[in-house]
Amino acid sequence: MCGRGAAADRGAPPERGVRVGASPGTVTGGTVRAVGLSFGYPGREVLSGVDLTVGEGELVALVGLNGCGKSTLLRLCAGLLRPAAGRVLLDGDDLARLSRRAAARRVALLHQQAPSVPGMTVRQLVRQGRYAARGPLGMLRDGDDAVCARAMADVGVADWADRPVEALSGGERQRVRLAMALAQDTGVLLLDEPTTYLDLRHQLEVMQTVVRLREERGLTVVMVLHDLGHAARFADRIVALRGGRVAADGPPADVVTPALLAEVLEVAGRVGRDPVGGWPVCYPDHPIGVSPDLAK
Ligand SMILES: Nc1ncnc2c1ncn2[C@@H]1O[C@H](COP(=O)(O)OP(=O)(O)OP(=O)(O)O)[C@@H](O)[C@H]1O
Repeated sequence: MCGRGAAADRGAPPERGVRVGASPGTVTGGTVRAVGLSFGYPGREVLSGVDLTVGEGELVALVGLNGCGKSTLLRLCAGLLRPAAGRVLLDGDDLARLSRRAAARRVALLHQQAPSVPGMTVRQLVRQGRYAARGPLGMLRDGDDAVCARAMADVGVADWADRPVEALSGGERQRVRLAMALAQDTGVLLLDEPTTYLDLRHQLEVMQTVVRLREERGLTVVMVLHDLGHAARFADRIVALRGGRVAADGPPADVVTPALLAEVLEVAGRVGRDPVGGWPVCYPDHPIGVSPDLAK
């Protein structure tokens, strides 16, 4: 099921997880391993001894209640936060030993919110994704424009290239931010709620794009999703966080159960199977602790 990438079929062997020295657009996925990861903000412990392994070309969905630490875990895996204990390994290399730029050549993070300067166009914002690949004087290199154009085309925003980002709707901006992350051209993509703000059509388009990129380029993807339906349908594995720890980790068919709904997501509900695709489908009934009558 894990795509190993058409890049491998196009001639030159792709450089795993890192683009340095490789032509833009030839990168393929890498592995991510969190070992005994703990982290807290001042006065608040968030993650405690989290172990997570994501194999090359795997698509993992991260689920859990608001505030359980999903974004924090992605930020740790991108090297934007330093763990209090434990390590993150990218293809076996300790992230703590990599510079921010070196890490950004291997891992791209789609933030829940990305900054945009007033007046900045879509093309200019997407080009920001190339910052880690720039030359010594901060100049874009040959091929960078092509990578940006491909990233915009991948998520269907190429027609907006000259529009100011601030003039876009929330959903349109979300897709532009995804293009910016793709423009980083890394083997590992960390996507924090990539379908937020999107209508159903565009949610499905983004999910299918991610699956396609995984299949075609062998990208490794970890995505935070609140929509358990998307997680169950599209992910190879679902990892559920609860109380700062991994509460469940496995294929959707094993993980998506009434017990997961109750114990991790605090919802009473039932789980069936999609009659066509066979993936698990949730039927949430009511929040745990709230009378079913009040929840109607
Ligand atoms: N910069 C910060 N300073 C202090 N506390 C923070 C900071 N960022 C996050 N937190 C707290 O850390 C906890 C975990 O936050 P995080 O954003 O990782 O949760 P999450 O699982 O991604 O939540 P959501 O589903 O709401 O996006 C929350 O309680 C949050 O309030």
